[in-house]
Amino acid sequence: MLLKKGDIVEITIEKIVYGGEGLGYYDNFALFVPMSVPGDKVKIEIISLKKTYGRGLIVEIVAPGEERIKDLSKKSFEDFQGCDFAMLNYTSQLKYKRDMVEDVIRKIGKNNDIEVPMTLGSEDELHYRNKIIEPFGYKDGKIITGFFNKKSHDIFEVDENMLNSKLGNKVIEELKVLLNRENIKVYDEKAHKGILRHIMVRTNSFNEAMVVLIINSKKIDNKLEKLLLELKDKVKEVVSIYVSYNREKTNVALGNENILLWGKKTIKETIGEINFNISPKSFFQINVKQTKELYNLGINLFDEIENKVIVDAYGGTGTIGMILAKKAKKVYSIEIISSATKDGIKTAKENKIENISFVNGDVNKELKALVKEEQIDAIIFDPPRKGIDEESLLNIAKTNIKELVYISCNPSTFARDLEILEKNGYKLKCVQPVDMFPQTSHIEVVGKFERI
Ligand SMILES: C[S@@+](CC[C@H](N)C(=O)[O-])C[C@H]1O[C@@H](n2cnc3c(N)ncnc32)[C@H](O)[C@@H]1O
Repeated sequence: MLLKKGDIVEITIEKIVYGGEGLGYYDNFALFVPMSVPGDKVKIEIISLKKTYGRGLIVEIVAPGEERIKDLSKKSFEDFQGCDFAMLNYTSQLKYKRDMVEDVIRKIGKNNDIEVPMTLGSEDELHYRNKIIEPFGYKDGKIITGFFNKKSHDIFEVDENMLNSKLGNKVIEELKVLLNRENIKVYDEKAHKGILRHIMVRTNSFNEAMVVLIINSKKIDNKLEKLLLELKDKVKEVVSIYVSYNREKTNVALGNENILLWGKKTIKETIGEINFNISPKSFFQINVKQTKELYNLGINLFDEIENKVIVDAYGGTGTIGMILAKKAKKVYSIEIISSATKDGIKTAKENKIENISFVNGDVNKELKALVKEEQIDAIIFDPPRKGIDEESLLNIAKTNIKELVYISCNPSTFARDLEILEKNGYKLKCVQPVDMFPQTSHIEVVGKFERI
């Protein structure tokens, strides 16, 4: 058997592997197939080949696996609007997410005993995103926004994005009408010319929207500014309008300079009776209803909170820290992005929370200093995808801190850090996968470590 790129072969999918792709074999040769589910009999087109495995895209579903959703007309990543788990029914999404967490805990974390319970499902399976960033492009001469097509890097548009909040979708629709009317030029990556780069919309539970137009310029001209102001008259829910200047050759969407053109500087969100301020650059969890569940889970893992001094490491706008501060003796929230720290300080003041201190800086440096200076009882970590620096973990291991709660959006770095902690005096006591991102293969996991 010698497969070539472009060949079409029929295989049966055996399982879903970490990362969310299906795996099947053709003459004992492993083939990974995005958007496939176990039991699927599919015809696939080979798109890449390595020595020991290849990858193929579905061209025909010959017979669907039991866990596939009913609509068989959808086959590709693009058909599913870039949602790489949307071909699975929701119960099965939760099951495979649990299995993936267990897999990395065993293989990377080298922990064979901890029981991994079923993933905690999200109340909203669709339209849960409160933040949207979409690139601009052209289709048939018309300005569109959407996603990058996996194969061509062209942008494709969807009618109603299934993950975005309904208000977010509405704002983008209206904005496109205005931009097309004025015929504003879309940014061309290759030539580094044109104006419109990305649109970002943040929405909240009060049905308000913050609009951030990201442009390839150092200045906004009158025509574009007037157009953005017209948007707020068209969509009454818009309460804040920013322009973000990004002249860099980069795929980071937001620029460094974010200028408020109209309305409120921040939009608010309420969690645990605390009103949080969110500005364009601040990290804020995107599925708010499920965030409340996630935070409750994490916070309830502490033996007790009263009288404890707790560090909220990778604190963002201080969400977890402030909820903890309602009960704890004292909380320190460490965060690297200064606007997020500023949002946190503002929120604490407005909510009259006085027993929280914000530290703007790198966890790797600030945590080391803090544990030397203060008697810290417990830490809650919520790092970005790359996890926690090994040096930080080793520094913690030198202290007598008894409890660590670790919230992670990347189970494989969680598992890597788990091994380091377990080799250095901590034991994983429990773990819970949480679905923050239905229809995608992303998984959040919360674990509690205790010193042994
Ligand atoms: C997953 S978010 C969690 C934020 C917050 N706990 C929440 O739930 O909203 C990770 C945060 O860590 C921050 N961050 C990333 N690297 C950091 C570092 N080395 N030191 C401090 N903060 C960092 C990011 O800016 C981001 O706000």
